[in-house]
Amino acid sequence: MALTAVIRVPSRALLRPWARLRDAALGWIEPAGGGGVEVSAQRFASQKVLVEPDPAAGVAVMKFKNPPVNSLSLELLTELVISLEKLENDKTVRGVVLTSDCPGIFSAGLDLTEMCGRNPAHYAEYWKAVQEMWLRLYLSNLVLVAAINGASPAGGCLIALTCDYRVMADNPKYCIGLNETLLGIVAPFWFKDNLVNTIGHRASERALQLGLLFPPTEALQVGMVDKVVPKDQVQSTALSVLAQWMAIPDHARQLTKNMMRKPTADRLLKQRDADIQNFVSFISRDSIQKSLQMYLEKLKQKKG
Ligand SMILES: CC/C=C\CCC/C=C/C(=O)SCCNC(=O)CCNC(=O)[C@H](O)C(C)(C)COP(=O)(O)OP(=O)(O)OC[C@H]1O[C@@H](n2cnc3c(N)ncnc32)[C@H](O)[C@@H]1OP(=O)(O)O
Repeated sequence: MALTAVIRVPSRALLRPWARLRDAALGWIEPAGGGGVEVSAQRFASQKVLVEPDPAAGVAVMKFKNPPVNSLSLELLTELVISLEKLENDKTVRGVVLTSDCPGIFSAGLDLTEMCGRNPAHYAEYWKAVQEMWLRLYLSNLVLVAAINGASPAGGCLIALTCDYRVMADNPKYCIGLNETLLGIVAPFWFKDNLVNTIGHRASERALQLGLLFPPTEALQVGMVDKVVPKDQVQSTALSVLAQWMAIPDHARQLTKNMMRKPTADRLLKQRDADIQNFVSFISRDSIQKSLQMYLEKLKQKKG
C-alpha cells in the first residue's frame, strides 16, 4: 500500500508501537515540536483495512478485511481511523469509496466478542473507539461513498449512514438496518440521530423499535440507501457517484456538509464521557450479557 503519511508522535510511546499509532490516529499526539519523532506510518502495514489509492483520479477505495464477517473489532476500528486520517492528510485524495473485501458481507457490525465477558475498562476503551470511528467518518471532509456489497446490520449500517451516498448490491439476501433491539440492546442516541437525519423521524422510529433489516429494494424505498445496482456494478457505480460529488468545489461542499452535520456530532462531543459510562454500565448488566451470549450462541448454532 503506497501510503506514506508522517505522524509526529511522542518518543516515549515508541516502546509500544500499537498504542502509539492508535494515540496518533485518535488525536492524542504531542503538538509539533513537543519532542516527538517522525515515523512513517507505512512501516506499520495495515491488515484489516486495505486502501487502494488512485491519485490520478483523486480517490481511494477503502476495503474492510476482517473475515469472516468484518465485525468491527477494536483492531479494525483503530486501523479504519488511522487509514482515514492518512487519507484526510493526503492532498491527492478528495473522495473515498468504503467497501468490503469479505464476500457477501459489508460488515456484521460491532464485534460482539468485544462486548461480552470482558471487563469495564475494556468496554470503555472499545466504546471510545466506536465513538471515534463515527465522529471521524461523520465529520470527514472527504466525499465518502459506501459501496455496500453485502449484509450490513447495526454497526455496519452505521458506517454506511456516515457516508454522503450509499450504493447497495441488489441481492435480496443482503439486508441493512439498525437491528439492535433484536439483540435486546438499544441503539445509542447518535446512531439514532444519524438514522433520523437520513430517513426521517417516523421511518426511524419504526425501524429502530422493530430492529428492521431492510433488503435492498426496501432500503431504497425508505431512503436508507440511494441506489441499488447489480453486485458487479457496486464499486464502479460508487466511483461514478464520487466523481459527480467531486465536481463541486471542495470548500463549498465541505462547509455545507459541516453545517448540516456539526450539530449532530456536537451532541456526542459534548457528552462523550457520559456516553462511555452509560455504555459500560448498560453492557455490564448481567441481563444484557446473557442476551448477547445467547445471540452469539444462536449465530454459532445456525451452522450446525
Ligand atoms: C447504551 C448502548 C448500548 C449498546 C449499544 C450497542 C450497539 C451495537 C451495535 C452492533 O453493531 S451489535 C452487532 C449486531 N450485529 C448483528 O446482529 C449481526 C450478527 N451476524 C449475522 O447476522 C450474520 O453473522 C451475518 C452478518 C448475516 C453473516 O452471516 P453468515 O451466515 O455469513 O455468517 P455466520 O452467521 O455463520 O457468522 C460467521 C462467524 O462470525 C461470527 N459473528 C457474526 N457476527 C458477529 C459479530 N457482530 N460479532 C462477532 N462475531 C460475529 C459468528 O458467530 C460466526 O462465528 P463462528 O464461526 O465462531 O461460529
